[in-house]
Amino acid sequence: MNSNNNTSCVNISSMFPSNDNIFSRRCIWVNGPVIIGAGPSGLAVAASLKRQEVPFIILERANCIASLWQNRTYNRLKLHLPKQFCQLPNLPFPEDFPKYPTKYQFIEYLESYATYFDIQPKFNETVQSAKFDERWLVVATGENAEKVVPEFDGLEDFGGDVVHSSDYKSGERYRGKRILVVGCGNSGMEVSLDLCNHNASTSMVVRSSVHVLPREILGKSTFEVGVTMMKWLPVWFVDKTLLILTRLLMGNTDKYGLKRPEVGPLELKNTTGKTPVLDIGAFSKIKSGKIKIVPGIVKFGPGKVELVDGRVLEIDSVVLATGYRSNVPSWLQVDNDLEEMAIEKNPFPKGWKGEAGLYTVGFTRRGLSGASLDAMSVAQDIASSWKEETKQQVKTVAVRHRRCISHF
Ligand SMILES: Cc1cc2nc3c(=O)[nH]c(=O)nc-3n(C[C@H](O)[C@H](O)[C@H](O)COP(=O)(O)OP(=O)(O)OC[C@H]3O[C@@H](n4cnc5c(N)ncnc54)[C@H](O)[C@@H]3O)c2cc1C
Ligand SMILES: NC(=O)C1=CN([C@@H]2O[C@H](COP(=O)(O)OP(=O)(O)OC[C@H]3O[C@@H](n4cnc5c(N)ncnc54)[C@H](OP(=O)(O)O)[C@@H]3O)[C@@H](O)[C@H]2O)C=CC1
Ligand SMILES: O=C(O)C(=O)Cc1c[nH]c2ccccc12
Repeated sequence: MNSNNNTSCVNISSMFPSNDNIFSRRCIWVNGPVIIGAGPSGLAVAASLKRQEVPFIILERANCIASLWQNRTYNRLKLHLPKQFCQLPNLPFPEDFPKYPTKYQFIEYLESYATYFDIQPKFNETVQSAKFDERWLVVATGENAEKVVPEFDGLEDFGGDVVHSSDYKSGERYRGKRILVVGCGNSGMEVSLDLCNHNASTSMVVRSSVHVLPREILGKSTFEVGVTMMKWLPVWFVDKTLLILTRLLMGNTDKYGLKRPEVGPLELKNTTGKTPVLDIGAFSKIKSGKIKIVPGIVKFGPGKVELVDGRVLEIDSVVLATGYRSNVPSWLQVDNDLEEMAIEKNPFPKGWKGEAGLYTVGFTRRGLSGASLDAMSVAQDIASSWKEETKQQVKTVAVRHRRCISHF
């Protein structure tokens, strides 16, 4: 970014379908902060800025808000955490929504959020590079901006269908087929469950370890139990308690090939960002053998996969539930020392503020509730410096005006 009083400049590429060359680069001047990304994080910070009467612009690469939720999730997806932990600032979910809203209800909520706060992002604008100085750049492009697609030996000879979980919609087209799901995070577990419900023969790769917890403990969400305990107790103690309760409810999950990490579930989430699996039914399918757990992959061959235990499985299709990554390093031009700052490195709760007007929302590994907290802090911080600058400018104009008058 470049600057001039309260304006900022970003280089963006836009899609103009009528142009010969559909991609064009241009520099736009913006009055006030630039927000990049119109997912929940971008919308939350925009709404909070609106309430403080700070003008802004949102640039979004897709043609709609919340594109992760609208375009890159499977049909059966529901929020994992109760709705009060997933709402954005200043507009609660409708009362008649269930405790765990469906993705369609979540999208409906986000659409009404944007309408209510009159947020109008500029769509089809992909930020390709951004430099910044003393102005405000709010990075809200998400921890899940790009799919992670690992390289596997022989995959080019496999011959069957290979999709990432972000392109998986439903198990309907896999009925009666043999599917390998690679990865056992929340996506791998839920895709496996969905495949199983569509009578596909499903094997799921667990190459290392995973924490599987019940979604609820005695009618209370496990997440809520965890965060409530964390207010008073150290994380190791909370983790121990959750694991004891999990053991009582689920038994020994190791027995079924789901080895637990050494570090407890919340500590692991805090330190590495790895989210524990909140089970919504996959575990009982694993217990009954309907979802088969298999170890890491050595290589693929035509219609088959070889595993590290020497087994070879014949399979028709592969779903890569291998996770996501941020795309910030590819477009944000920062000096080396700035790289050490906000983005993904600063610990909670300070992670949202960098140097020189750079802010991040939704990178503190705390899901939607963390993004909402970031958004409120960022908007507050920007609003106070915006008001300060606006006051300065009014003063400057007044002084110039007086000089003019004294000239006569
Ligand atoms: C399947 C799935 C389910 C989840 N469920 C939950 C849940 O139940 N509860 C919870 O708390 N969290 C959940 N999460 C975590 C998730 O990260 C948040 O729900 C939420 O979507 C994060 O919002 P965000 O705005 O930070 O990122 P995103 O929703 O990813 O939005 C970022 C936006 O930025 C845009 N963008 C990216 N790069 C650029 C660029 N260079 N230029 C312009 N625009 C760009 C993207 O198109 C996107 O619209 C889930 C994640 C996944 C993948
Ligand atoms: N209903 C909900 O709310 C849902 C929420 N989510 C959220 O979305 C985010 C992303 O989840 P998800 O998509 O599951 O991604 P994750 O990053 O959580 O999981 C990726 C999985 O892929 C495995 N993996 C990666 N590379 C390989 C490889 N080469 N060979 C074998 N396995 C591999 C990982 O194993 P390893 O651990 O060994 O690296 C891990 O099990 C999370 O925050 C999750 O909670 C997702 C789905 C549903
Ligand atoms: O589902 C997700 O991706 C989330 O990030 C939600 C979430 C944030 N912190 C957690 C701790 C335990 C389980 C889920 C989450």
